[in-house]
Amino acid sequence: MGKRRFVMKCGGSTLAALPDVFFEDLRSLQENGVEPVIVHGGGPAINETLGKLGIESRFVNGLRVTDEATLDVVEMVLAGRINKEIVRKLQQNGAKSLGLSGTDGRLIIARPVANADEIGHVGEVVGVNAALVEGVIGLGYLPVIAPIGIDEAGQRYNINADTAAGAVASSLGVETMIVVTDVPGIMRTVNGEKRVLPVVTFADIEEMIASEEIYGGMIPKVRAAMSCLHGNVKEVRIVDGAAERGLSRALAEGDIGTRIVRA
Ligand SMILES: Nc1ncnc2c1ncn2[C@@H]1O[C@H](COP(=O)(O)OP(=O)(O)O)[C@@H](O)[C@H]1O
Ligand SMILES: CC(=O)N[C@@H](CCC(=O)OP(=O)(O)O)C(=O)O
Repeated sequence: MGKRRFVMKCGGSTLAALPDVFFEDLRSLQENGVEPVIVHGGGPAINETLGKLGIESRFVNGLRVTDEATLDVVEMVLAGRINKEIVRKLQQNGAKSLGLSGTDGRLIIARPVANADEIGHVGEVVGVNAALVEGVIGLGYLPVIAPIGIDEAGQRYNINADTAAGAVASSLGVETMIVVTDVPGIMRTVNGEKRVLPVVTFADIEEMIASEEIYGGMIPKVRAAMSCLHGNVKEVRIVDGAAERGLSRALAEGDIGTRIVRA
């Protein structure tokens, strides 16, 4: 699939602050024949609801430790509140959109992560029902996908949203994935000054993870980026949700955010 279709991952870190102009930008792209697909997170909103219920949030290497009670909250917040909020905002700004959880129509097929003994019902993606996503696009709707996975036995899994977005991008065969978050890109301190790197290679990423210059929530993003760049995806770009017309500028290969390339 060419440049006209792209996958966008919207991080929970930035969702609440996304201005109307961000959704208008999506509307105008849709009107101009571009086909965005959104996969969203919602980590901070999950933490908030767990907190209200007196359940502590724990993470191992950026992944939430997910027992059955936590999984109920994750599904409720992601597939309920956050997914519907995004769909509403898109519709308010004139874009046609349809919300889906990864369990709907077996959209995201998952299996337990290797360290499931330690972190519980956390999944990795083994398959994506691309035909379902294409069908929704074909009806003229912008798909908005919550990162919950399901296996053959009907077990649900909590999936990191960056991981889910990378898998959706790979299986749709799009050229571009845009990761929208709360920082202007991958940053590095050079001579005591924090700078956004316009482009990083896989080697840069491994070096920055080893030196802990890339940490926390940035790790699943760069890992998902590298994994889908091994396939058909040609470009992954990390941009700030608050940047003026950030999406259009990223799609026009403008000078914004950080571009991740193989070498
Ligand atoms: N090198 C880096 N450059 C920029 N941000 C980084 C870097 N390393 C780690 N981070 C962290 O990653 C965060 C983004 O990830 P996360 O909080 O999980 O956001 P999201 O909800 O958008 O997925 C940034 O706010 C920042 O704290
Ligand atoms: C397994 C795992 O960690 N899942 C994430 C899913 C949401 C997410 O990834 O949200 P952000 O994109 O806002 O970080 C979680 O439970 O927080």
